Amino acid sequence: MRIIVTGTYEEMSKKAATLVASQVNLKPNSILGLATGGTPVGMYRELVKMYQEDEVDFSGVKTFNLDEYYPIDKTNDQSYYYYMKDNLFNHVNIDEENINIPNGKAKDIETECYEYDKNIYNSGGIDLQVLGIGTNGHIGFNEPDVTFESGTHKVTLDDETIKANSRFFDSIEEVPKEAISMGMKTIMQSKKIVLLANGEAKAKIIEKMLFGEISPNVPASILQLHPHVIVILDKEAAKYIEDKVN
Ligand SMILES: N[C@@H]1[C@@H](O)[C@H](O)[C@@H](COP(=O)(O)O)O[C@@H]1O
Repeated sequence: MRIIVTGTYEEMSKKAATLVASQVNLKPNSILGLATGGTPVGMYRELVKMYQEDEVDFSGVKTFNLDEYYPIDKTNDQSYYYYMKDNLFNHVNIDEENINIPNGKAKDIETECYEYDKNIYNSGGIDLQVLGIGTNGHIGFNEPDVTFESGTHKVTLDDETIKANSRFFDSIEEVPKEAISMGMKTIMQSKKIVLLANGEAKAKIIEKMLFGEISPNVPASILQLHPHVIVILDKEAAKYIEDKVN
């Protein structure tokens, strides 16, 4: 695992964007796994800038997002579909047909999840998966007490997650209680993973994830076993580990 500690959120975002752009430049038909949340907003901003400056071309890229609330309509401005359009897809030359996000309105969830994983597999697998991390150690929406063997599935959100994500909604009551998320198995099958975290609120969980026991209670800790993970942090998120990585 490579751990990169940067000085600021902007620096973290630039490093992450450069990594994604390099992946696409080296393999124009890359399969990217994408994340939402507050953390990667700066990375998407940088990628849009790079696209505008002709430094990266998304025309051959295929994307699979980690998760989507359930139930939610894609037109809802809190959906991850809306977020991705707003932060990245509306501003770069990605083909709409190559965008994949779990359907927050799927009637047959089991089929939706099965087809999602099958689609990833049939595309050749995810070349580079971008991840954020919840303060409870979740990745995607795989909450603590996770089953490491799971593929894409419906999850019930933890109270902590609902509370954390309520900052994006008008009230906590509006936060959906469920979601469709890539499973831990789906994520671990990605060829490369880049995990981003910034801010002091993530410092404790970053220490646990990197140096704690590998446990279903800290879903992200399984990444210690993945052969190709890059963790990019800002100074605050690296607060408890700086002496261990320098
Ligand atoms: N499902 C998402 C995750 O993919 C994200 O990484 C995490 C952290 O969010 P943030 O970056 O806003 O702290 O929580 C969300 O609920």
